[in-house]
Amino acid sequence: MSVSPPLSAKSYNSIVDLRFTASKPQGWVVQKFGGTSVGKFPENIVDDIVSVFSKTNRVAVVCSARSSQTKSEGTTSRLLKAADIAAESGDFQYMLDVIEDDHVKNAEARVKNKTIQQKLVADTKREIAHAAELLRACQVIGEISARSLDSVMSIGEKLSCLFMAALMNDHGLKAVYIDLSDVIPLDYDFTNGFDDNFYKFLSQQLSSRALALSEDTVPVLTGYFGTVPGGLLNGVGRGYTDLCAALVAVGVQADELQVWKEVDGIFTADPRKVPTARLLDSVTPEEAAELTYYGSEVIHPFTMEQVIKAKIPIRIKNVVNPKGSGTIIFPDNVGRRGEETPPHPPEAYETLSSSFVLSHKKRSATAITAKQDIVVINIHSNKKTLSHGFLAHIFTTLDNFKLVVDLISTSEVHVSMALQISQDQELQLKNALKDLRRMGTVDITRNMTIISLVGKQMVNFIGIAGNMFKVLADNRINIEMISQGANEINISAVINEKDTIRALQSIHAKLLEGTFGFDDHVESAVDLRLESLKFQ
Ligand SMILES: Nc1ncnc2c1ncn2[C@@H]1O[C@H](COP(=O)(O)OP(=O)(O)O)[C@@H](O)[C@H]1O
Ligand SMILES: N[C@@H](CC(=O)OP(=O)(O)O)C(=O)O
Repeated sequence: MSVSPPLSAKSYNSIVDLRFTASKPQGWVVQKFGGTSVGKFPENIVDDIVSVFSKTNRVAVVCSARSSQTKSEGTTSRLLKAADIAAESGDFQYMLDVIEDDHVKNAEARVKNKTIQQKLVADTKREIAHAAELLRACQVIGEISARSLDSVMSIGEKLSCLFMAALMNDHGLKAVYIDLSDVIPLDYDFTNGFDDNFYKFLSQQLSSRALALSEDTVPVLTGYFGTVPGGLLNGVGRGYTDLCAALVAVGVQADELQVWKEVDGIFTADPRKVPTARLLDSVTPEEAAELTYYGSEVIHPFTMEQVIKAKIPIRIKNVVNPKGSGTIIFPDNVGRRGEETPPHPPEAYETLSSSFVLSHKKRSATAITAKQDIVVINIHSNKKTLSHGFLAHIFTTLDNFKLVVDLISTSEVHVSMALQISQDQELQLKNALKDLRRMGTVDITRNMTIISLVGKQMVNFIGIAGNMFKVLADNRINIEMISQGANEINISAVINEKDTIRALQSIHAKLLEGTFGFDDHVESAVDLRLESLKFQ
C-alpha cells in the first residue's frame, strides 16, 4: 500500500469537514472480529457471517491479531514477548518462529486454492522477516521505543487480516486486505491529544480506503491503525481494534457496528461464573464501559463515544450463533441516525415510544461483574491530618510506576486504594510501595476482588446498595472497602478473592433474578406504569 504524502495542518481540517455518503442503498455494516474468533472460527466468519451480510449490505471487516486459544497466548502477546526478549538482548527469533509456524500451518490447513495459499504464506513470511529486522535494529540501538513496539505489534493484525482476506477469496467472496498502519502521518500535530478533530481525521482516513472500493468488494482492515504519541499500547491499550472498527463505522456512516465475540451478547453476569445469567437485549454505553472496566471485558471503553455521537448502534453478537439478536449498546434516550426513536425496542414494548419503558424494563440493576487480582493499599499518614499535596504525591508515585487505581476511599488521615496488579506489575508495585512508605504507614492486602453492581436505573431504586451489602453479610462475606461512583451507575465492594463466585451468584439471585430483591409492590408499581404507557 502506498504511503500518502504528509498533509499540512490546514488540509487535516478541511478533510475533517468532508461528508461521506455510502452509495449502496442498504448501507454499511462494520464487523469486528476478535483474535480468538479469527483463530477458532474463521470459516464461520466467512461463510455464515460476512457472506450472508454482504448479500444485503456493504460490509467492512476489521480483525485483531490471531489467537489460537486464548488472548494471553495469542499473536499480540507473543510479539510483545519477542520485543521484551529483544530489549534484554535475548534471542527473540525463537518467538518469531513460533508465530510464523502457527500462521503458515493455519494457512496451509485452511486455504485450499494453491495460488492464494502460496501468496498468503509468502506474505506471512515477509511480515515476520520485517519484525525480525525491526527487533534487530532495536537491539543495535539498545532501545525499543514506543513507536518501534507499535510497529512490531502491528504485525499481528497484518498477519490476521492477510489470512482472513485470503480465506474470503478462497471461499468465493471478493475481498481486499487493507493495511491501516500508515494512516497517521508522521508529522500529525498531536498538541491537543486525542481530541474530536483527531478522531474525525482518523475516521475519514480509515474509511476512505473502504469507500474507494467497488460495491462488491469486502475490505479487510487491520485493526491496528497507526502510531500515536507514546504508542497505541499506552494511549489506547489492549483491545485497540474495537476503537479502530468504531472509527471506520463513523467514517462510512454505518447502519451498525457489530462486535463479534464468542458469547451471545452482554449478560447480567459472566455466564461462565453465574449459570443463571440472562442475555440483555440492550445496555447503555455508560453501562457497557463500566462493565468492561470492572471485569467483564465486553468492549473497549473508548469504542463508544464517537459511534454514539454519530448515532450508530453497536451490536455484540456471537460468531457461533450468528442468528441470535445479540445485545445492542445505545443510549436509551436518543434515536439513531435518521430516526426519532431508539433502535430495536424489546419486543414486548415494541409499540411504546417512551424512553422510560426502554430503560426501565423492570430492572433495578443491569448486571454484576467481578474484577480479580486486586491489591488493596492502605496508607496511614504520619501527620495528624492529610497534609497539602498528600494525595497528589500518592497519585504521582503510582503514575510514575504506571499503576492505576480502580477504587479509592479516604478519611482524615487514611487512604485506601484498590488496584489490579498483574504478575508483570509486581516489580512496579514493590518500587511504588517503597516510595509510598515515605509518607506514612503502608500495609497491603492481596488476593482481593472488586464486585460491582452496574445499572443506569439504580439511582431510582432506593435501598439497592443496602440490599447488595445485606446479601454479602447474609452469606458471611467480609467487605474490605465500599465505593459508589459519583455517576451512581456503579456500586462496588472489595471482598476476598475466594468469595468471588459465591458473591456473584448470591447477588445475582437476589438483585437480578425474580423480584430483584424488592417487595412486590415496587415491582407492581413499575408494571402498572408500563401497562398504562401501552395505552397512551
Ligand atoms: N456480563 C458479561 N456478558 C458477557 N460476557 C461476559 C460478561 N462478563 C464476562 N464475560 C466474558 O467475556 C468473554 C468475552 O467474549 P470473548 O469472545 O471471549 O472475548 P474476545 O473478543 O476478547 O475474544 C466471554 O468469555 C464471557 O464469559
Ligand atoms: N490484538 C490486540 C488488539 C485487540 O483488539 O484484540 P481483541 O480484539 O482480540 O481483544 C490485543 O491483543 O490486544
